[in-house]
Amino acid sequence: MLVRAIGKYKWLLTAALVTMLVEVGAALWQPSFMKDILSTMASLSLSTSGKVGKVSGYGIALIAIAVVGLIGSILNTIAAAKLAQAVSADLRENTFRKIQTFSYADIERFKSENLVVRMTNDINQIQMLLMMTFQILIRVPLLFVGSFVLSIITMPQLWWVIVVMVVLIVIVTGLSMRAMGPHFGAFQKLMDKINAIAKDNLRGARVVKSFVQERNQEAKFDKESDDLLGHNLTVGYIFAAMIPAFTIISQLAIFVAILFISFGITQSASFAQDQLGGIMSFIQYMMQIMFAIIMGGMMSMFASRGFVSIGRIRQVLEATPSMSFPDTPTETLSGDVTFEHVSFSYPDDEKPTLKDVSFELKSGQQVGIVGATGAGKSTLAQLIPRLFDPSEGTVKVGGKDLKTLSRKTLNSTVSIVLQKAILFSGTIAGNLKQGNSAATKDDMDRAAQIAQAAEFINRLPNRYDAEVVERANNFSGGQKQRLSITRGVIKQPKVLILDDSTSALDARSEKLVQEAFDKELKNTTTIIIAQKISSVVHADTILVMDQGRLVAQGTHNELVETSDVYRHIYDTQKAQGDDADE
Ligand SMILES: Nc1ncnc2c1ncn2[C@@H]1O[C@H](COP(=O)(O)OP(=O)(O)OP(=O)(O)O)[C@@H](O)[C@H]1O
Repeated sequence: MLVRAIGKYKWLLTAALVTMLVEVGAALWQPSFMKDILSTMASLSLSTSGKVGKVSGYGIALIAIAVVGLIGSILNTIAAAKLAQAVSADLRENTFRKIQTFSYADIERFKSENLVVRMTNDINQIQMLLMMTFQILIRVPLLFVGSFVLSIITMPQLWWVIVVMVVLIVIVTGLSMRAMGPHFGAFQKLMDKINAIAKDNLRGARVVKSFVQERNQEAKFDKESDDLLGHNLTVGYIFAAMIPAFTIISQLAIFVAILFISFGITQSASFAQDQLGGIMSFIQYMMQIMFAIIMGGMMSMFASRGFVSIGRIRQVLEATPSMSFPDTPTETLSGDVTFEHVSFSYPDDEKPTLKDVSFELKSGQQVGIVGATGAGKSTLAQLIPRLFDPSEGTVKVGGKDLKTLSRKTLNSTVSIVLQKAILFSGTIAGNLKQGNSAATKDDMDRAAQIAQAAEFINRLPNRYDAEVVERANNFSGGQKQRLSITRGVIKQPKVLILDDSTSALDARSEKLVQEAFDKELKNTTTIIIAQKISSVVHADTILVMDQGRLVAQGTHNELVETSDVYRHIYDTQKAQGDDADE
């Protein structure tokens, strides 16, 4: 996945690698000039003016290499950042495009919040990993091997000092990483929790304020925040011990090297001239080796989080959508709806939510669905626009199995207005056009009239161009419901499902909506899921659901006579003073 994504940006990749080589080359070359400078200074055969000339030459070369290294480093940072941003933008778009192919069931399986985290946080982690890879991770082994080889070439007799230092640094780095590892893992989890609390608290601000929950929310937040602080402090303590440990190891290595060379110097003057410069570059190489090991250890720790994110994005990109629509020509269907022995279980739910449900609805009928909370009414309704496929049995619209219909045919035939009115930020017109992209002003007027939304839309200064803010917070619950009913009827579907979507409307508006349906949607099969019997009392037929089963079907009068479940609901609502008979 990543290799293919990076391969698309060959030029940036080449630029990042070449600039990194320049940077590493400069870092490895610099110490040898230091050696030449010091050797020249210690030279017994050169005059003072000769020494000054030579040392200046080496000095200029040293600065030139440092500048080349610096330019390499700047260009490498730019190339690595551009490459990481371009690749992560592609991944984000591909993930989003893939999610668009998911069925509602697939989104339920992944959980929508989880998909949002994958598209934001995980893609950011991958972007950071790519940055680190092209800036540091590839550089580390090159720098390590280069410095190791050059240090041994510079001072072959001190090879063992390097080996002992490497072993000690690897041990200290390994132990520190082991101690820090679980804390890094805990960081991520706590950050997720803190984000969730902050999000819940802000999203549910009205609940928090009205139930005076600020103290509880603060206590929850403080607890997680204190835990995070604890982990932060522990990592800080480990760092605090690690840095002096590295300093001690490096100082010891330098001390041993200098001690060894000092013995040589006392024995011969020519040895001193040879080795004085060497010891300087040797020490520089040692420092680079130490830097490479520490960076390698630290980066691999951060990189592990990036690898987890790659796995999570791959899961999405490689998921096979559980539902596909055949590419059949668009058909015009009637509004007949048939369920044949339909059973349905939600993913990960062992118990079926719908059990062997069969019924037949004729085009143009007004249908009510009633039943206790959790009886399976919404689930049944969601099978008609194929938000889910049944586990067993067949659902038909216009006499055709839904699985044989193209997405376009199904979309133009069936429309569902969900229990929760969900509107998107933008304008009213933008939201209505989701129901029918070709809708004209007249279509909007007609639909708004049916849904009893015209009255408040006409009062808005910009009418259909009025702004809808995030989560449509600038509209009341009833207005949101009317707008989503408008969106549902605008395409004049053959089957219209209203899932408890008039619950926030006052009794008069609800009645007006129903009268408009009777008049304007004569050929549309209207399926109304209702908590109140009064909402469906005039329906041509009413389906009574109980614990996932269809236990009765008939008109209100028939059901009052024949169905215990229906009569029970009716009597309860009558006792509560509901106007079911009106
Ligand atoms: N997305 C889901 N994942 C898992 N289980 C679900 C899901 N949606 C609903 N259920 C379960 O299926 C059962 C039926 O729910 P459904 O929403 O269809 O009932 P309902 O009759 O419409 O209830 P209500 O009148 O309260 O809206 C419930 O037990 C519910 O917990």
